[in-house]
Amino acid sequence: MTKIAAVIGGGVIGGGWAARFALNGWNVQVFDPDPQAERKIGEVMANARRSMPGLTDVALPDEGKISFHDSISDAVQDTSWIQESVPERLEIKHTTFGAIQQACDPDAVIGSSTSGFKPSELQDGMARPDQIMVAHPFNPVYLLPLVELVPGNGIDGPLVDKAKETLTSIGMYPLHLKKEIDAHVADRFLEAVWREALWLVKDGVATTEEIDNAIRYGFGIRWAQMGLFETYRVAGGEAGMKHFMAQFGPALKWPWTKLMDVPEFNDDLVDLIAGQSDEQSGAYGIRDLERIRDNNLVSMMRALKQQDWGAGRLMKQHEATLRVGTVLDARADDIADASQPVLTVRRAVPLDWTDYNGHMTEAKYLQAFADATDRFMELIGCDADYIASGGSYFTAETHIRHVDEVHAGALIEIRTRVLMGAGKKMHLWHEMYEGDRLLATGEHFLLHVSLQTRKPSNPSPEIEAALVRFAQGHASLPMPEGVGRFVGAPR
Ligand SMILES: NC(=O)C1=CN([C@@H]2O[C@H](COP(=O)(O)OP(=O)(O)OC[C@H]3O[C@@H](n4cnc5c(N)ncnc54)[C@H](O)[C@@H]3O)[C@@H](O)[C@H]2O)C=CC1
Ligand SMILES: C[N+](C)(C)CC(=O)CC(=O)[O-]
Repeated sequence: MTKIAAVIGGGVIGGGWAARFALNGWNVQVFDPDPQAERKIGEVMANARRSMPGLTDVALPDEGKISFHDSISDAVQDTSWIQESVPERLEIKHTTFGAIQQACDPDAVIGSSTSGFKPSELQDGMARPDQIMVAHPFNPVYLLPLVELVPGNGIDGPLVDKAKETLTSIGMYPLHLKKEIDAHVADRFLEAVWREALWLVKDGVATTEEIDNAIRYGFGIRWAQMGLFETYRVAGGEAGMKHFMAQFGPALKWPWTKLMDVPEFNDDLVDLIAGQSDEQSGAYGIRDLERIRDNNLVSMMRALKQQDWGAGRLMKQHEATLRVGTVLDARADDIADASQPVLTVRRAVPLDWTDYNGHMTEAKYLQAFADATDRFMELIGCDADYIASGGSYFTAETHIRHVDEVHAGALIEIRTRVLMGAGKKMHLWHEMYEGDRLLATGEHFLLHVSLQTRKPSNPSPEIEAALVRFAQGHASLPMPEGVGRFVGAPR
C-alpha cells in the first residue's frame, strides 16, 4: 500500500521534503496558504527529478503523487508522517501543531524542520507532546541525507524507532540526538562559522568570495568526506589526535577567533554582505545556482559511493535495500522462465553521465552495458565469492550502437539475451530502453578465465549449466536486428 506523508508549509524546505518523499514512492499531501506553493514545489520537483534518482545505481520506487489541500485537517488525513516546515516562529509552529493534532492519527510521527527550537519548546502546551519531534533536514533535502532527530530529553520509544526507520527508508541518515539544545548540533556549528565570516567581511579582511574560496578550495572538500575530528586525527600525523591537540590546543586561548562576539547586525553590514554576494554570484539566477549545486553534490556523493565512504557508503546501503525482492537480486534458479531476455539494469541516468551535448555521454553507454554484464555474471553464479576463488570472465570484444538520445534523470532499463553460451564462451546481447524506446544495443563477447594463469579456462559446472539454460531458452527468439554489425563500408 502506498504510504502517505503530509507536508505543512511548502517553501524551500517543505518543497525539498515533498520531493524526497515523492521520489521514494510516497504520496504527499501539501498544505500551504501561499497561492504560489504549487508552482514553487513544481520547480523543486523538476530539479529533484533531474538529480536525485541518479544518486543510486538502482531505480527508486515509482514516484508518488503530490496533492494540494485547502486545510491542515485535509492534508493530514491517512498520513503516517507529517512534516511541519512553516516559518521559524514559535507561535506559528504552535498553531500549526494544534491544528495537526486535532486531525491526525495519534500514531503518526510529527516531524518539525525547525533549525533552532528545542523539542520541549515545540511540545509545550500540545495535546500529545511526545508525538512531536525535531526532524531537522539540510538544504537540498532531496539530496543531502542528514536529518537531526531530536525527540526531546529522555523521550524514546516506538514512535522514535518508527521515525528512524522511515527516515532511513527514504535514504536519509537520522542523527538521533539524546539531549536537546538550541539549534541542535549542525546549526550551532554553522552559526559559529557564519559569525566568524561576518566579522571577516565587516573588518575588511576578506570578501564573501574570498571566504567561499577559503572553504571550497580547501577544508570544505575535506569536511565533506571525513568531517572535523577524523580530519584532525590525520593532521596529527603518526602521533595522531593527542599530538594534534597538543600542537593546536593553546591557540584556542590566544585566541584566533572572535566567536563569542556578534557583529552588530545593522543595515550597513547587510548591505556590505549582500553587495559582495551580488558581485560574486549575481550573474546566476537562483534556479541556475540550484542546478550547479545539485550537479556538484551528485557528482561528489557518487564519487564517495565509489570509495564506499561517508555519505557514499550510506547511499550504497540504501541502494542495496532497493534491490531486495526484485529481479535485480535474483539468482538463475529464481527465474522460472528462461525464454525471455533478463532485466539486468534498471536505473536513472545520473547527472555526471551527461555531456556538453546535454545527453548521456558515450562512455557511459559502455558503463551501463558493463554493469549489465556484471549483473548477468552474478545471476549465473559468477559473483564476488566465485571471483575470489579464482574464476571470472574477461571481455574480448564489444560493439555498441547508439540508437536514440537519453537525458539526465531518465529511467533506463537493460535487457540481456544470451546469443551463445557454451564452455568458456559467452556472447551477450544487451538492449537499453527508456520505456519502449530503444536507446542502444551492446554486443559483447566474453571468455571465462583463470585469474591465476590469466588464460581461458572452463567455468564451474554450475555456472556453465546456468549459462546454457539461458542460451537454450533465448535460442528460439528472433535474431535481433544489428547482431554482428561492424563499423565501415558494407562487406
Ligand atoms: N531554508 C533553510 O536553509 C532551512 C530551513 N529550515 C527550517 O525549515 C522551516 C521552513 O523554512 P523555509 O522553508 O526556509 O521557509 P520558507 O519561507 O521558504 O517556507 C515557509 C513556507 O511556509 C508557508 N506558511 C506560512 N505560514 C504557514 C502556515 N500557517 N501553515 C502552513 N504553511 C505556512 C509559507 O507560505 C512558505 O511557503 C523553518 O523552521 C526553518 O528553520 C531547516 C533547514 C534549512
Ligand atoms: C540557515 N539555516 C539555519 C536555516 C540552515 C539550516 O537549518 C540547515 C542547512 O540547510 O544549512
